[in-house]
Amino acid sequence: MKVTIVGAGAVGASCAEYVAIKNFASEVVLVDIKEDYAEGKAMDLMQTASLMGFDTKITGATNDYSKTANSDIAVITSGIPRKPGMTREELIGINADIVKSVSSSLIEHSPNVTIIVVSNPMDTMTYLVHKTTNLPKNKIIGMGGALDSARFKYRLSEALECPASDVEGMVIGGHSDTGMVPLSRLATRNSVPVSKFLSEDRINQVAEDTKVGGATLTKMLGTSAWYAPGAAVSSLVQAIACDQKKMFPCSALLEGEYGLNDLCIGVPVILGKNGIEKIVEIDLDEAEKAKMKESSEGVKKTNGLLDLKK
Ligand SMILES: NC(=O)C1=CN([C@@H]2O[C@H](COP(=O)(O)OP(=O)(O)OC[C@H]3O[C@@H](n4cnc5c(N)ncnc54)[C@H](O)[C@@H]3O)[C@@H](O)[C@H]2O)C=CC1
Ligand SMILES: O=C([O-])CC(=O)C(=O)O
Repeated sequence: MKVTIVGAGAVGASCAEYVAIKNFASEVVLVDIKEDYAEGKAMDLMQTASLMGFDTKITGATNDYSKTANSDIAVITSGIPRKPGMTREELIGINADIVKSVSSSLIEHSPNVTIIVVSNPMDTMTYLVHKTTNLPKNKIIGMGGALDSARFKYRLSEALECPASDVEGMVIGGHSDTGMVPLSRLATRNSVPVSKFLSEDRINQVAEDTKVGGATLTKMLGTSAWYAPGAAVSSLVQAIACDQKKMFPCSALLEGEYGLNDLCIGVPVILGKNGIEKIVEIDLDEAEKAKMKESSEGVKKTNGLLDLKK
């Protein structure tokens, strides 16, 4: 199993580290545009192999896609992150050109690759890859909801004063400060609805903290987060590489599901060796449907800024 990660910055390197530590891939190739940067990150990570006990071979390449040939899975993290006070949408001008050229180079050398898009604004970047490549729709996946759901579970565990492993919950919708739809109604502690333990106000506070999870960390760190993003991507890579058939909220191209069309937005999907093997349609209540509709309008507005010539 060969995994390429484009962008050896904070998220790309964190993802490479978690993929290696989980020890399911034979090979990880890191690619960056900065001379020797990916090679350096790869060497540093390889020097942890005997300490962490993994056998994955990690190599680096400076913009040389021949080294990525025949990758099974490729992760795109190349591009700029936001600074405090910015929205993810403001990154579109620079990141769209990068994502377009990177996806085309990847496919040139790995025509059967499955691509996971991370660069922001992620739903729009995922849509861009659908519109500008000929990959089948199941092989283009946007990562946002897996991270947002992990943050939701963290916030719920704080409120419930319990370990995050006791909590189940999911965030769908756009991966943006206003577009996320945390499904509080369906969140549980060991199958018991969280409303049994928390007031409506506290649950709403958890949802609001979740939505601005990325912005909160960007303010604290001066750039956006990388540990949880890297871990979230590694879980998607593992689900595909190991054909796990696990369910994650991912940004998927919708063609009528959830009453939405012609956009990529976070919905529950089953991930296995074929990438997105199924989009799962859950019954939303009227308030959730309205939030999903509003979120889709925000994503479509950002998509409208793209130049979609192939
Ligand atoms: N979807 C999500 O949930 C998340 C998305 N992100 C996004 O991921 C992206 C990366 O974030 P970080 O790793 O923190 O940024 P970073 O600045 O640490 O790393 C980005 C890397 O991309 C490289 N790069 C730029 N253009 C390139 C090209 N044409 N080819 C190859 N490499 C290129 C840069 O040299 C840099 O090393 C940002 O757009 C950020 O907003 C970050 C966290 C979560
Ligand atoms: O907040 C950002 O810009 C990066 C990101 O998408 C996240 O951490 O959720």
